[in-house]
Amino acid sequence: MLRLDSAGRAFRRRPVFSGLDLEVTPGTRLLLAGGNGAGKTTLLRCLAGTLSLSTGRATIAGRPAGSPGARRLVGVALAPEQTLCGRLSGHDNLLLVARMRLSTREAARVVARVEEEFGITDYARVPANQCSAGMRARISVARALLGDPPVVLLDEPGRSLDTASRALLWAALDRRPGLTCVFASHLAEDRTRCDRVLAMPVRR
Ligand SMILES: Nc1ncnc2c1ncn2[C@@H]1O[C@H](COP(=O)(O)OP(=O)(O)OP(=O)(O)O)[C@@H](O)[C@H]1O
Repeated sequence: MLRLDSAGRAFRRRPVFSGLDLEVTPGTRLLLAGGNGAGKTTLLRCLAGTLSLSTGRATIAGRPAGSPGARRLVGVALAPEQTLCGRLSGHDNLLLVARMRLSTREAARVVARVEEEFGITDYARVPANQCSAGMRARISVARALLGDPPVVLLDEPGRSLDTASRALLWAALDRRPGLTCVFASHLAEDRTRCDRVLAMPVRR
Protein backbone atom coordinates (compact mmCIF):
# COMPACT_ATOMS: atom_id res chain seq x y z
CA MET A 1 0.00 0.00 0.00
CA LEU A 2 2.82 2.33 0.89
CA ARG A 3 6.44 2.06 -0.14
CA LEU A 4 9.72 3.89 0.29
CA ASP A 5 12.76 3.07 -1.83
CA SER A 6 16.11 4.55 -0.77
CA ALA A 7 14.18 7.55 0.53
CA GLY A 8 16.08 10.49 1.90
CA ARG A 9 15.40 14.09 2.85
CA ALA A 10 17.91 16.76 3.69
CA PHE A 11 17.57 20.41 4.65
CA ARG A 12 20.46 22.61 3.55
CA ARG A 13 22.49 19.46 2.84
CA ARG A 14 21.94 18.15 6.36
CA PRO A 15 20.25 14.76 6.05
CA VAL A 16 17.25 14.12 8.28
CA PHE A 17 16.94 10.53 7.03
CA SER A 18 18.48 8.68 4.12
CA GLY A 19 18.47 5.29 2.42
CA LEU A 20 15.09 4.42 3.91
CA ASP A 21 13.42 1.31 2.46
CA LEU A 22 9.98 0.44 3.71
CA GLU A 23 6.98 -1.53 2.56
CA VAL A 24 3.73 -1.18 4.50
CA THR A 25 1.03 -3.72 3.66
CA PRO A 26 -2.69 -2.81 3.66
CA GLY A 27 -4.25 -2.68 7.11
CA THR A 28 -0.96 -2.12 8.93
CA ARG A 29 -0.63 0.45 11.70
CA LEU A 30 2.92 1.78 11.65
CA LEU A 31 4.26 3.91 14.49
CA LEU A 32 7.07 6.35 13.71
CA ALA A 33 9.12 6.56 16.87
CA GLY A 34 12.11 8.76 17.66
CA GLY A 35 13.19 11.73 19.71
CA ASN A 36 12.61 15.39 18.88
CA GLY A 37 14.07 16.16 15.47
CA ALA A 38 14.29 12.52 14.35
CA GLY A 39 12.37 13.31 11.17
CA LYS A 40 8.93 11.84 11.88
CA THR A 41 7.00 14.90 10.68
CA THR A 42 9.34 15.28 7.71
CA LEU A 43 8.69 11.69 6.65
CA LEU A 44 4.93 12.11 7.07
CA ARG A 45 5.03 15.26 4.96
CA CYS A 46 6.96 13.42 2.24
CA LEU A 47 4.32 10.66 2.26
CA ALA A 48 1.53 13.23 2.17
CA GLY A 49 3.27 14.96 -0.72
CA THR A 50 3.50 18.38 0.93
CA LEU A 51 7.29 18.04 0.90
CA SER A 52 9.40 16.23 -1.69
CA LEU A 53 12.10 13.68 -1.00
CA SER A 54 15.69 14.73 -1.73
CA THR A 55 16.50 11.20 -2.90
CA GLY A 56 14.61 8.01 -3.62
CA ARG A 57 10.93 7.39 -4.12
CA ALA A 58 7.73 7.24 -2.09
CA THR A 59 4.58 5.65 -3.47
CA ILE A 60 1.03 5.10 -2.27
CA ALA A 61 -0.58 2.10 -3.98
CA GLY A 62 2.00 2.47 -6.75
CA ARG A 63 1.33 6.17 -7.30
CA PRO A 64 4.02 8.76 -6.56
CA ALA A 65 3.37 10.44 -3.19
CA GLY A 66 1.86 13.88 -3.77
CA SER A 67 0.41 13.01 -7.17
CA PRO A 68 -3.35 13.55 -7.54
CA GLY A 69 -3.86 9.77 -7.62
CA ALA A 70 -1.97 9.30 -4.35
CA ARG A 71 -3.61 12.29 -2.62
CA ARG A 72 -7.03 10.85 -3.31
CA LEU A 73 -6.08 7.77 -1.27
CA VAL A 74 -4.69 9.56 1.76
CA GLY A 75 -6.33 11.28 4.74
CA VAL A 76 -3.95 13.60 6.54
CA ALA A 77 -3.80 15.18 9.99
CA LEU A 78 -0.42 16.88 10.35
CA ALA A 79 -0.20 19.58 13.03
CA PRO A 80 -3.78 18.60 13.86
CA GLU A 81 -4.44 21.56 16.18
CA GLN A 82 -3.42 24.16 13.60
CA THR A 83 -4.76 23.22 10.20
CA LEU A 84 -8.41 24.21 10.37
CA CYS A 85 -9.79 27.36 8.81
CA GLY A 86 -10.35 29.36 12.01
CA ARG A 87 -13.28 31.46 10.85
CA LEU A 88 -15.30 28.45 9.75
CA SER A 89 -17.03 26.11 12.17
CA GLY A 90 -15.61 22.63 12.58
CA HIS A 91 -18.64 21.36 10.71
CA ASP A 92 -17.96 23.63 7.74
CA ASN A 93 -14.27 22.67 7.80
CA LEU A 94 -15.33 19.05 7.49
CA LEU A 95 -17.91 19.77 4.79
CA LEU A 96 -15.39 21.78 2.78
CA VAL A 97 -13.07 18.80 2.48
CA ALA A 98 -15.84 16.22 2.06
CA ARG A 99 -17.35 18.20 -0.83
CA MET A 100 -14.04 18.14 -2.71
CA ARG A 101 -14.43 14.39 -3.06
CA LEU A 102 -18.10 13.60 -2.72
CA SER A 103 -21.58 14.65 -3.79
CA THR A 104 -23.42 17.09 -1.49
CA ARG A 105 -25.62 14.38 -0.03
CA GLU A 106 -22.77 11.89 0.46
CA ALA A 107 -20.59 14.65 2.00
CA ALA A 108 -23.30 15.46 4.55
CA ARG A 109 -23.58 11.76 5.41
CA VAL A 110 -19.86 11.15 5.98
CA VAL A 111 -19.49 14.40 7.97
CA ALA A 112 -22.37 13.39 10.25
CA ARG A 113 -20.72 9.99 10.74
CA VAL A 114 -17.33 11.33 11.84
CA GLU A 115 -18.94 14.02 14.00
CA GLU A 116 -20.80 11.30 15.86
CA GLU A 117 -17.76 9.02 16.09
CA PHE A 118 -15.60 11.78 17.55
CA GLY A 119 -18.32 13.30 19.72
CA ILE A 120 -17.96 16.69 18.05
CA THR A 121 -21.51 17.26 16.83
CA ASP A 122 -22.12 20.12 19.28
CA TYR A 123 -18.91 22.09 19.28
CA ALA A 124 -18.41 21.60 15.55
CA ARG A 125 -20.99 24.43 15.25
CA VAL A 126 -18.75 27.20 16.63
CA PRO A 127 -15.87 28.84 14.72
CA ALA A 128 -12.74 26.68 14.92
CA ASN A 129 -10.73 29.59 16.33
CA GLN A 130 -13.03 29.54 19.38
CA CYS A 131 -12.29 25.84 20.00
CA SER A 132 -9.61 24.55 22.35
CA ALA A 133 -6.50 22.82 20.94
CA GLY A 134 -7.95 19.43 21.87
CA MET A 135 -11.28 20.20 20.20
CA ARG A 136 -9.48 21.31 17.04
CA ALA A 137 -7.34 18.16 17.11
CA ARG A 138 -10.47 16.03 17.32
CA ILE A 139 -11.99 17.80 14.32
CA SER A 140 -8.74 17.51 12.32
CA VAL A 141 -8.37 13.80 12.98
CA ALA A 142 -12.04 13.28 12.12
CA ARG A 143 -11.39 15.17 8.90
CA ALA A 144 -8.57 12.76 7.98
CA LEU A 145 -11.02 9.86 8.16
CA LEU A 146 -13.74 11.49 6.04
CA GLY A 147 -14.97 9.15 3.36
CA ASP A 148 -12.80 6.29 4.64
CA PRO A 149 -9.55 6.76 2.70
CA PRO A 150 -7.43 3.57 2.57
CA VAL A 151 -4.43 5.37 4.14
CA VAL A 152 -4.19 7.93 6.94
CA LEU A 153 -1.14 9.88 8.07
CA LEU A 154 -1.40 11.27 11.59
CA ASP A 155 1.22 13.40 13.31
CA GLU A 156 0.99 13.01 17.08
CA PRO A 157 -2.79 12.70 16.94
CA GLY A 158 -3.04 12.16 20.70
CA ARG A 159 -0.86 15.12 21.72
CA SER A 160 -3.69 17.47 22.69
CA LEU A 161 -6.31 14.82 23.35
CA ASP A 162 -7.53 13.79 26.80
CA THR A 163 -7.91 10.12 27.68
CA ALA A 164 -11.54 9.94 26.55
CA SER A 165 -10.74 11.63 23.22
CA ARG A 166 -7.82 9.28 22.62
CA ALA A 167 -10.17 6.36 23.23
CA LEU A 168 -12.55 7.79 20.59
CA LEU A 169 -9.66 8.06 18.13
CA TRP A 170 -8.54 4.47 18.62
CA ALA A 171 -12.10 3.17 18.51
CA ALA A 172 -12.57 4.97 15.16
CA LEU A 173 -9.38 3.37 13.82
CA ASP A 174 -10.39 -0.05 15.19
CA ARG A 175 -13.66 0.22 13.26
CA ARG A 176 -11.58 0.42 10.08
CA PRO A 177 -9.47 -2.77 10.12
CA GLY A 178 -8.39 -2.45 6.49
CA LEU A 179 -7.03 1.05 7.04
CA THR A 180 -3.30 1.58 6.63
CA CYS A 181 -2.21 4.08 9.27
CA VAL A 182 1.16 5.74 9.68
CA PHE A 183 1.39 7.88 12.79
CA ALA A 184 4.02 9.62 14.86
CA SER A 185 3.76 9.57 18.61
CA HIS A 186 5.76 10.06 21.78
CA LEU A 187 3.09 8.40 23.91
CA ALA A 188 4.26 5.08 25.40
CA GLU A 189 0.69 3.71 25.30
CA ASP A 190 0.62 4.07 21.50
CA ARG A 191 3.22 1.30 21.13
CA THR A 192 0.51 -1.14 22.13
CA ARG A 193 -1.77 0.26 19.41
CA CYS A 194 0.46 -0.43 16.41
CA ASP A 195 1.54 -3.47 14.39
CA ARG A 196 5.00 -2.16 13.53
CA VAL A 197 7.43 0.44 14.78
CA LEU A 198 9.88 2.38 12.62
CA ALA A 199 12.56 3.69 14.98
CA MET A 200 14.07 6.87 13.58
CA PRO A 201 17.37 7.96 15.11
CA VAL A 202 18.06 11.63 15.83
CA ARG A 203 20.99 12.76 13.69
CA ARG A 204 23.20 15.40 15.22
N1 LIG B 1 11.49 23.49 6.77
C1 LIG B 1 12.62 23.11 7.39
N2 LIG B 1 13.78 23.74 7.15
C2 LIG B 1 14.93 23.34 7.74
N3 LIG B 1 15.01 22.30 8.60
C3 LIG B 1 13.88 21.63 8.88
C4 LIG B 1 12.63 22.00 8.29
N4 LIG B 1 11.68 21.14 8.75
C5 LIG B 1 12.30 20.30 9.60
N5 LIG B 1 13.62 20.59 9.67
C6 LIG B 1 14.61 19.88 10.45
O1 LIG B 1 14.47 18.49 10.21
C7 LIG B 1 14.71 17.75 11.40
C8 LIG B 1 13.53 16.82 11.65
O2 LIG B 1 12.40 17.61 12.00
P1 LIG B 1 10.98 16.93 12.20
O3 LIG B 1 10.01 18.00 12.52
O4 LIG B 1 10.69 16.03 11.06
O5 LIG B 1 11.27 16.01 13.49
P2 LIG B 1 10.25 15.20 14.41
O6 LIG B 1 10.81 13.82 14.55
O7 LIG B 1 8.88 15.29 13.88
O8 LIG B 1 10.39 15.97 15.79
P3 LIG B 1 9.36 16.23 17.01
O9 LIG B 1 9.29 14.95 17.77
O10 LIG B 1 10.04 17.30 17.79
O11 LIG B 1 8.05 16.66 16.44
C9 LIG B 1 14.96 18.76 12.51
O12 LIG B 1 16.37 18.87 12.69
C10 LIG B 1 14.38 20.05 11.95
O13 LIG B 1 15.09 21.17 12.43
